[in-house]
Amino acid sequence: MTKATNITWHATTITKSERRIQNAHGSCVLWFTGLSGSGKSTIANAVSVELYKNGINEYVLDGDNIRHGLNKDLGFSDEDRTENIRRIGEVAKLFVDSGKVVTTAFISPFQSDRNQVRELFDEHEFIEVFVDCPLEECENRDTKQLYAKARRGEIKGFTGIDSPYEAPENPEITVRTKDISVEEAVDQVLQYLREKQII
Ligand SMILES: Nc1ncnc2c1ncn2[C@@H]1O[C@H](COP(=O)(O)OS(=O)(=O)O)[C@@H](OP(=O)(O)O)[C@H]1O
Ligand SMILES: Nc1ncnc2c1ncn2[C@@H]1O[C@H](COP(=O)(O)OP(=O)(O)O)[C@@H](O)[C@H]1O
Repeated sequence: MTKATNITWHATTITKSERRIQNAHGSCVLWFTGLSGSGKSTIANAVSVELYKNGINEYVLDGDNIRHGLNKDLGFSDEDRTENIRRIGEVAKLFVDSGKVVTTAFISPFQSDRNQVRELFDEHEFIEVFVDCPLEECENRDTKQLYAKARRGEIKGFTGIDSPYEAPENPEITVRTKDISVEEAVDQVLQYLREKQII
């Protein structure tokens, strides 16, 4: 729903295609989704480092960071998570328009929200990366001690405990972080980008 009236879309003079030609590579969003502790941030950042080292224009949008600024008015109710993902999707679209390969690291637990984001993009621009890791393993890692808090009832509505996570139905990439190393996961993602001739 657009609240404002009397607004007109202005196409920019320099286009996305021109930015891609100048960069000599494509632009897309690698949308990492998975449970807390599955490895989204670790892999998204490691992918970005490799891209950066290879002269690719990249940027990381990370859940915790965005919630400190742009989305600090949002909590973890289903509605707030949906709005969180909607806004990030719009931000990611701007980055893709600017010619970058953007990695995002949000739990994004609902398939319908991820589908809505996909709809914002042209074909092949939205790459859903399922960071697949069993809850038990995420809970063992518990890097931020949030699962322990959730189990003690100190956090309500924690994803995987008392709030749902809907695994992607048809992701472009699945990385199984219980079985492979960070380096192997990064290689898997970069291989996909090369195959699709984005980089
Ligand atoms: N209730 C609840 N459920 C899940 N996660 C919680 C919660 N409260 C705080 N956190 C911390 O917030 C991070 C998830 O934020 P996201 O913006 O990625 O979540 S969502 O996509 O809107 O569901 C998540 O970060 P990651 O561990 O990096 O996934 C947690 O550190
Ligand atoms: N194969 C792997 N891929 C990614 N992270 C892994 C892997 N094996 C172990 N880990 C560890 O799991 C934790 C994942 O944390 P993080 O990347 O913050 O997850 P998320 O962003 O999904 O919450 C890190 O401490 C990381 O070192």
